[in-house]
Amino acid sequence: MADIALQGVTKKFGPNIALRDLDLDIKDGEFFVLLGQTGAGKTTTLRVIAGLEKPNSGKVIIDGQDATGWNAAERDVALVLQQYSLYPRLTVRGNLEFPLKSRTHNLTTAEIKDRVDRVAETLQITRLLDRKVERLSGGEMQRVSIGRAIVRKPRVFLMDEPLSALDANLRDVLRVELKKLHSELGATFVFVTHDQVEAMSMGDKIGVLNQGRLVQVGTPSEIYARPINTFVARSVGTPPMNLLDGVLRGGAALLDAGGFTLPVTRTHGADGARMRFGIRPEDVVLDDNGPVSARVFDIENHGVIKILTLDIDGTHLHATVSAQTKVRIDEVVRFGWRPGKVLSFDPGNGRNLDLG
Ligand SMILES: Nc1ncnc2c1ncn2[C@@H]1O[C@H](COP(=O)(O)OP(=O)(O)OP(=O)(O)O)[C@@H](O)[C@H]1O
Repeated sequence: MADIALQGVTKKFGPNIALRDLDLDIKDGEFFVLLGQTGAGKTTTLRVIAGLEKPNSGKVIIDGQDATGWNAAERDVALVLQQYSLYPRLTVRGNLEFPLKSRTHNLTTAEIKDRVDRVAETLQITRLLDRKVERLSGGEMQRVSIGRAIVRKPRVFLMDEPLSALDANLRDVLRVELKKLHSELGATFVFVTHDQVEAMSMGDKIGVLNQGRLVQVGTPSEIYARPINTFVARSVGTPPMNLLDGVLRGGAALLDAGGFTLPVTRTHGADGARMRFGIRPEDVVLDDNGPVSARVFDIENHGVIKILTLDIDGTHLHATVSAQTKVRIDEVVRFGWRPGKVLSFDPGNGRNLDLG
């Protein structure tokens, strides 16, 4: 078990700056998710923590000790990758035993068998123990990879998109199991993903990375309700938050699109200030007496909900409504929004003005 901190870490690959002055604090036992698009620097961050990449500047602190100069083995971390790094010709048992056979562990044959049996039980792969790995399905292989990481009881688990090669159903199952495993082991997990649903559903904390910079760290509900800027606001939530440009006028939002005026409760800014108003699709409310009229451009059925795309003079926004809502394409509807849920952003730098 371990706390991990990165202090001012910069990592360059030639002219490419993968990480820029990154500060990160991960608490002992936390399930920490790094969320970012491709090229954001997620894998590099994991590799720096693992000791597989040396930062150009900055420090890696593990359990309060400066670990920047330690090699990977000294850091005692386990890495689980998207591509299973297993020995295909060995059995599952052979793969699970492998990391325990090094001299550093100094375990007897009976102790090794006991550890492997326990891990297999935890991951429900006991029936697979004598099978060759090359005969397993993708989901089974990923369980074995996770087992291989757990079996040697590392201080930290680093997971690089471990579920992204699996089909959707299996991903859902393993997501729940990984969370359960985390609470059983009580170990520190650092989990990398570009999938915001995975991040929101699994993380105790989420760190949002963009172009090698850590933009915001918070609990899933903080990231969702109090995003620091429009980038973070649109990184979580499906469909993403609507952003509508307008002017703050007499404590209300005067939208550029259609010239409609809607109420807002919390805003920072002088009368007449230009703003980008943010509203989540579930906070757009269809209402025959609502202040805005729009044309229904598209309807997506998602079982219990429908996602509408509404068109106001060429500006599109999404609204999430119940499946019972009766609407037709091209119909003109009226809507309002929940005023307390409207965020206001600086239209220049995207900063959330409600956070002060
Ligand atoms: N070994 C390397 N040599 C050169 N450039 C690299 C190397 N590793 C990473 N980079 C660059 O550093 C940046 C961050 O890469 P990284 O793999 O950390 O991103 P990522 O967020 O994990 O992306 P993905 O989701 O696509 O895996 C990218 O611009 C990438 O091209």
